[in-house]
Amino acid sequence: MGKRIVVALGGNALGNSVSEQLAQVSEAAVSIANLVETGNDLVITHGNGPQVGMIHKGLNHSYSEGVIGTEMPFAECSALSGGYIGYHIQNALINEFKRRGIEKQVATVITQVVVDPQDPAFLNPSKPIGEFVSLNEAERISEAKGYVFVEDSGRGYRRVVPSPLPIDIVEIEAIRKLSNEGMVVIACGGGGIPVITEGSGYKGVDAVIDKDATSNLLAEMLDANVLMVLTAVDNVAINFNKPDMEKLQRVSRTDLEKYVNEGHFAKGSMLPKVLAAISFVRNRLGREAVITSLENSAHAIAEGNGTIVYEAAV
Ligand SMILES: Nc1ncnc2c1ncn2[C@@H]1O[C@H](COP(=O)(O)OP(=O)(O)O)[C@@H](O)[C@H]1O
Ligand SMILES: NC(=O)OP(=O)(O)O
Repeated sequence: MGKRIVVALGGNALGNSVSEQLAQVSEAAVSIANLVETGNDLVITHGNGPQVGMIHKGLNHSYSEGVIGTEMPFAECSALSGGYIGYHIQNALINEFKRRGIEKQVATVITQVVVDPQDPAFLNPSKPIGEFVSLNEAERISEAKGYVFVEDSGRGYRRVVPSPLPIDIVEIEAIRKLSNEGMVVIACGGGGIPVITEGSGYKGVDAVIDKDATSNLLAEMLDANVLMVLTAVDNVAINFNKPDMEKLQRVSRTDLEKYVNEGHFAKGSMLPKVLAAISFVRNRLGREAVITSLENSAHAIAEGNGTIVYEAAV
């Protein structure tokens, strides 16, 4: 029987330019179509780290050059990235479905996600966005603009911005209805547009939500069977990038928690995925969280390859 699967596509795994992203999403479309063809209901989320950084940098360059009259806040940049990436995924999926004769509709829901204005994350930027730069370049930009940079998993330095926890998904009923109608839904792009409650409504705030945390919330609110986090690696590893590195296959939630406490997962990259997986399966026998690459996604469901996190019976 088919499962409801929330699939989270990594922003870094989508590449750094329009052409790279088009190539990556058409590859993603093949993997996603395989999952749809075997009878699963899919709700797709995606990251926007590289893209939201690119949009923010480009628009604020235009602002500083006097081309546009207003500085572009991160909420608006997140909304733009959700439309840009949603369009590419939607286009690639519809093309792949047509090629295979699959009669499925695809819809992107631009999604607002509620955060707490008192979240300590607003005072402690931690979410890497944009391009990777050298230490010299990071120091130069930091001095000129006051941005904060951190080293990101051995790949270079990246700007970090506040990343509050997602609390609620404003458009959850729209997402649920479209999915229940049999559509493939793309939602909560870039972790969703961060909003805070104001009176009886919502207002955008300057932050970028972690899409792994929002994907967990979405999977929880939809009562999905599987949370599948797709990134650039086939497996989560312990002793990552060290001579004694070991790739994790099927791993219990409690063992994974032990590895978290031992510090095996990098903050801002693998740690949020692992924490999302742990939270999704905790105390829920039968649920699974999968962390693997795009290319391996269909094998993960069919043959159990990749890192699969489960709750062990006591
Ligand atoms: N323990 C680990 N096991 C596997 N990958 C890790 C680990 N720690 C850090 N990483 C790095 O994290 C990356 C995934 O995080 P990131 O690129 O931020 O994700 P996303 O695909 O969501 O943009 C991997 O490609 C790898 O380089
Ligand atoms: N918003 C977000 O988490 O993006 P990445 O997956 O690209 O880091």
